[in-house]
Amino acid sequence: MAKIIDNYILIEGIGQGTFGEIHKGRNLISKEAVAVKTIKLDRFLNDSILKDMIINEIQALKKLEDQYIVRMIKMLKSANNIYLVYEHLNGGSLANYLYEKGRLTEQEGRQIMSNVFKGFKTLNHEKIIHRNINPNNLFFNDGIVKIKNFFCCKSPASQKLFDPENFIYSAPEILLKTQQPQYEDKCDIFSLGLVFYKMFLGQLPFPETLTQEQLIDLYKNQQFNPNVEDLSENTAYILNGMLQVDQARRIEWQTLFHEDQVPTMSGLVNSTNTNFASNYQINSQVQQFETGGQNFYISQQSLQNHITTSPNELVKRKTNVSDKENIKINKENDQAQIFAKTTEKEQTLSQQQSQQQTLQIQSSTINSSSQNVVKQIQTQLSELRHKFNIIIQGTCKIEQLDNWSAKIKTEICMIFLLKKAIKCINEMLDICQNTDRQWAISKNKSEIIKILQKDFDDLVANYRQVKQMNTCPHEELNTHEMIDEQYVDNVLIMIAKQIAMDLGQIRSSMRSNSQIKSNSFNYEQTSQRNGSFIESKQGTSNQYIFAIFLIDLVKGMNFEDQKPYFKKLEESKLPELLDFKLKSI
Ligand SMILES: Nc1ncnc2c1ncn2[C@@H]1O[C@H](COP(=O)(O)OP(=O)(O)OP(=O)(O)O)[C@@H](O)[C@H]1O
Repeated sequence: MAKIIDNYILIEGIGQGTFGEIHKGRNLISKEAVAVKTIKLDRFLNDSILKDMIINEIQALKKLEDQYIVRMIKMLKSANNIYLVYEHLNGGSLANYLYEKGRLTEQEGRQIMSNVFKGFKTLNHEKIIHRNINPNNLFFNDGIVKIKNFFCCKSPASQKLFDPENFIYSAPEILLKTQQPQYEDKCDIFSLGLVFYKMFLGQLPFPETLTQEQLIDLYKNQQFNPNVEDLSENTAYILNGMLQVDQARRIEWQTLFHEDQVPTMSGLVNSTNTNFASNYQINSQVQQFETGGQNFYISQQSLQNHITTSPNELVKRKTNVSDKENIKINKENDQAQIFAKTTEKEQTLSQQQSQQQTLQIQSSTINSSSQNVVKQIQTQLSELRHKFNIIIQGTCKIEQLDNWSAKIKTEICMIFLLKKAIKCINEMLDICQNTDRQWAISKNKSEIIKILQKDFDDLVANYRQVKQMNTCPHEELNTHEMIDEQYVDNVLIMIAKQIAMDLGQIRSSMRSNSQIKSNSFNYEQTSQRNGSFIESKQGTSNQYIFAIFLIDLVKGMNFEDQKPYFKKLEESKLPELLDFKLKSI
């Protein structure tokens, strides 16, 4: 006969957990399907670790109301048992799914990955560290993946540490007991990295039969070097970042929460999400066009000789680009190179290329063949594309500024960055659409124009969307067309200064100097109406990074090794770097 506890009827046994049996059940009133874990009361009362773990899970799940996390409904007690009642998850575990399917396609894997990150965003927000992530604790339910089993978690309510049930998926710092307080929430990143590695590649990066000691040796002796070559550049970058043994070098949660916007050498690569930055995937045609042929360094002089700009046919611009502006664009392009590379290895490579390229300029200027002109135009487009990607990356970074309380700053910044991005696309379209240029001989031209046109439309649509949310009524922001670029740059620099002021980095006397008044638009007053400048002193590294990013974007400063938005920099070094950047304004 089916057992009834409180409002629940236990229908059938569905599993055996470490602490007790699990039954599928139903709420007799609401008919909701539930999973009920039964634990012997004796055991609960006499096993203090078990008791702590159960309390741990109850406390955590009370805080974690999220569609991507299993819901605990109730804890009940009878004369002999404790019953933990959860929502019933109907799709089985990821472990079972991987067992049945083996390796997943990258597309399906990325869907699961971004789903899991959404759940971890809530965990992160509540400062809860799971500490026991493995494929058995990720469960499907109605097409989404939920995180379950919080018995071993660490939360502000409980600092006790429990050994995870499956050491194979434990982060090195848990096994080696070298957890550093500032990085402790990163252990889940490593475990998830292993889960996703198995999902994408069909097996773990080491034999699952390793003993705990062997695994510790592997991590300790720095022999752990997972092979992610089979994967796309973007997925490989993420997995590699997650599987860093050194916690300081491991990818950040904030990057994972924007995993579809992670930049790579070829630009922002799309994932399964359809949000903002994913519109800017580098289409294979563009990639081909960016990398096609040898890159040539474009000197201002050679560009002046070969490239003139015509009015844009498809996109109306306020002014035609004069020769003088052309030189300015070239200068920007040169500057834009500083954003284009990500790693030291790539930097060295680029230095070597640049030396080679300088030699090549000479022959190109002498021959001045039509082929070289095409290559130069390709390079110019490629650099503009890089700059465009950097700007888009900046718009994504704004979302990471959790403590940035002055709403208007976010909005103005977003709008101005979008304006700059639109300008980049306009310049690229201008280049492609100029039939006078020998660029016209390229067979890819019309395809590239189509892609750029779509980028442009997407950008304008995004611009309009941001505008709709905008609380700043100023006229100049109402058109997606570029207002005076100098003005846009001034405002971006002023925002960087405001952030620096918020961070206590510069004295408030600068405030009056940094006001920009133009046609009655007073950013300072509007900002004060919309939020306080005083920010929390904790978690300010994103603000530092963003301010540095804005200054670099406008000033194009070339300090390859000091770009915290690409390279992890110690938090303590950020104030000094921002100070340095501010002095150069
Ligand atoms: N909420 C749920 N919905 C559906 N099935 C569940 C649910 N919870 C547990 N199960 C089933 O019971 C099995 C064992 O449960 P669970 O994963 O919680 O045990 P465990 O991994 O040993 O964890 P514990 O540390 O709690 O013992 C699962 O594999 C699954 O089949």
